[in-house]
Amino acid sequence: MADDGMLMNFEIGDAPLITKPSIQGGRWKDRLAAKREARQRLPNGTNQQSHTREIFQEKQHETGVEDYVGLGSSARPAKRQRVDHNAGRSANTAAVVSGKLPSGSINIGESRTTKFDDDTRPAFVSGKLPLGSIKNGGSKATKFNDDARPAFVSGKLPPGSINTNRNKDAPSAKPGQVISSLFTFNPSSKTTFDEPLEEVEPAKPSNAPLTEEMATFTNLGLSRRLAAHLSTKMDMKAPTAIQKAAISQMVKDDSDAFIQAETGSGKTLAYLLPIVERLLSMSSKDAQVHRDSGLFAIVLAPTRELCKQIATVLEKLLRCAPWIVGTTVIGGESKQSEKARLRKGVNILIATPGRLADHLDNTEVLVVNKVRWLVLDEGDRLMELGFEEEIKGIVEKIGRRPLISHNLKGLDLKALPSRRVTVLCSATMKMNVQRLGEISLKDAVHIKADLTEEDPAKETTADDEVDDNKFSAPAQLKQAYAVVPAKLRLVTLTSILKRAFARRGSVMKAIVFISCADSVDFHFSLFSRPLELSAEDAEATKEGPVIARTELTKDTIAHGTAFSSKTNSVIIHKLHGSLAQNIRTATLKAFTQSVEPCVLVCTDVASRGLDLPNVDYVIEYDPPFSADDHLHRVGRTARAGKDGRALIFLLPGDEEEYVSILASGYKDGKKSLTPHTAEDLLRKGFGGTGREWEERATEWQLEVERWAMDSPKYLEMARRGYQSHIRAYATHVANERHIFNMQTLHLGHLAKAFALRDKPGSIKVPGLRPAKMTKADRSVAARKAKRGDAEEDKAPEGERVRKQRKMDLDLPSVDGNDAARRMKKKMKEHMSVASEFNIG
Ligand SMILES: Nc1ncnc2c1ncn2[C@@H]1O[C@H](COP(=O)(O)OP(=O)(O)OP(=O)(O)O)[C@@H](O)[C@H]1O
Repeated sequence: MADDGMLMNFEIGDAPLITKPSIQGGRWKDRLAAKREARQRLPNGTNQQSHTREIFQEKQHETGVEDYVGLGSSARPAKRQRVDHNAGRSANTAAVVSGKLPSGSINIGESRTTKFDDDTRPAFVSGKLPLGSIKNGGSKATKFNDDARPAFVSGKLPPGSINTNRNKDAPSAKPGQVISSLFTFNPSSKTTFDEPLEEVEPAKPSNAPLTEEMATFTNLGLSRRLAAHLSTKMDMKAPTAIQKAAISQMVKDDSDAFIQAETGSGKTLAYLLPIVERLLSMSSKDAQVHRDSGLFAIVLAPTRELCKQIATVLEKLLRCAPWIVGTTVIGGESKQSEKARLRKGVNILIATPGRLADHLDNTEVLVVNKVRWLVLDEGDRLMELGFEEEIKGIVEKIGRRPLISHNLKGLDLKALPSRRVTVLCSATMKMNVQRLGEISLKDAVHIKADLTEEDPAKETTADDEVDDNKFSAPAQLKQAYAVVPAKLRLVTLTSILKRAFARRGSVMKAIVFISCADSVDFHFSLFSRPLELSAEDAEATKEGPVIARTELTKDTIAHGTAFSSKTNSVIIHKLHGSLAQNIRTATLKAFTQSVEPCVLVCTDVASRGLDLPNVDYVIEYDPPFSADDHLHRVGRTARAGKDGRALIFLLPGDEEEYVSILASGYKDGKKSLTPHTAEDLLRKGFGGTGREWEERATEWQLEVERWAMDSPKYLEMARRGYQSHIRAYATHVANERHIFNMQTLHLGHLAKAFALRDKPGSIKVPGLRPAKMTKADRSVAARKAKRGDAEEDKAPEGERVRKQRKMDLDLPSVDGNDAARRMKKKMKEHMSVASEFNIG
């Protein structure tokens, strides 16, 4: 997997954050014998083996991280190792119930074993205790309230099964069942949720095309041919605000330009249209531009996917002027065939930086002395992916060649810029974009969308300049956050998707962002697992969705069984950097072209620049690694004036602070963020009357836990997903690590969100590199996490690790192996200093 073996190869079991379980039930032989005995005690007709395993694993999962019998408080459990009575009690109960301990002994804490006689033996063994009390070690009787009372005490469950659910209305479990404690011991939210705001009038879209009264393409200086083509063939009647600003500037002025506009505002056409217009206007009665006229424009974009997307837009545009030729050099095919295409002649070239640099060095037929435009699209991403050196080299090499005009006889050269023009495009203006500007731009004009013209009532305020650095998410995007405890994450995500796709038409396309490739693989398999349906349901759904699966997409597209309904079948797709390029391309194409409701689960590989039509809903299941990433992720919806919704998952506690960070970045602050609780989302998705949703969610969770446990393949997938998730979690930018804090991440609860019943320390996955964090590494890491900001300024290991992770995710898409090697080498050089995470 992309991020395997690259980052923080510590064994989770050794990390200090993990509470050591205290199951010490004697020798393993005794435990085995006791387990066998327990199995024999089970009633006939139950899956005895799996039952015993369920109980055993349930206890392993719970012990040490919480008091599973319901004796502890419901506040967030402590993260330090606990050698306390509760832990011991948990172990005891587990051990006794599963028959691990010799009768009459109970293990308290890590070391003490307390003998008890028949009178003091726990009620669930002897059946002697009065309802509502449990004896602990023979001396103290602990009271619990109704909610916390274990079912085996209240008499609801048969012997041999455990219900850790605090909900007293929960159904009694059938023999052999274990009901997971999904709803107990969840930390509560720090935030007091305000009453939902009254329905405010929806904001006017900020990235939509303007009305024809406000602007037309011809008014901006485009030819009738181009304007008519846009209107009739591309269904674009009027420009967007950024197009209006960029086109009027670039068709008549030869200055360098920095085009900054929010996601989905049409930046691609904002720079392509003036270029094509000026090439078109070179034509005269006697001659027109043709492929041999020379290369006039180069567009650089950071990934192959983006280059292909730009090439597709260009190709559509050039249908009105087929004598102008565009092509791509992006790797993924032999350099020879790229050379052959360049030799045939091209006027507009779209390239990834590494591949272009390579051709500039080695391909004679690539002549750049007529190049008038160099466009750097997705500037921040180009910098993030470490292309600074390549871009410097490209700018320098092109700049060195004097401009010539031979072989352009009969063409109107005045239509071309008199100098080389560099255009930089970005949705954000962060430091790295400014740096790219310094490298590439001279006296550039800053082109922004002028929204005051669009809305004359809106006046420019003195703060507008300051606001440049704030997020500009599309105004019409409805954003929400959900505070969801770790244990409830998986059921809540499922619930949201169930609800979103409950009726055909409410949501057609959704994207779920997940932090790493292994976790994407796990969730894809889980959400598409075959379900055991009743005969009636099987009959109702036997048609199934129409999935356009090919050899390439057979493992990346499936039926999203987990959130399909009888009336609405949903297709699920997965995408991450570890998939081969042709598989990614085919999967993206299928998602883009799907007319059926569909979900894409993906890493950040799909977060930048991709124009995936009609995405209504973006879910950030794992929070982004930086606030910029957030902006790009949510920007996959609410494009070109369309509506869109976005929701981000946060854990209760420290992560809730992220809301302020997000809000402070938005121009309109918290106004744009609607809070949700897990309960409210679960109720809507699982439905039912009263608290029936709790039972349904619990049933669902238990079912997926069994699904994972019953198959070595899926169990390993779950474990890999879990481990990689934790590694990825540690790569948040340093100044956000007090929010995404490894020290407070509850690994036991998190395991539940991966359908695991293992105790965290025991999760080992073959193939993950075993390098350990030493004690010294751990204390350095802990100190660094505490220092936060200062660390970022001084020695930004976090930033490097994060970049490494991102590159790791995205490497295959960039430029093929050469660039991958180059970038890895570069990262290694950067990281030659002792790393807190043993990256190597
Ligand atoms: N004038 C227009 N009228 C209608 N639709 C348009 C217009 N211009 C662009 N679009 C559509 O808007 C969508 C977004 O365009 P584009 O991908 O260029 O946005 P972007 O600003 O580059 O976004 P990002 O920052 O996310 O890369 C595309 O689907 C495009 O077809």
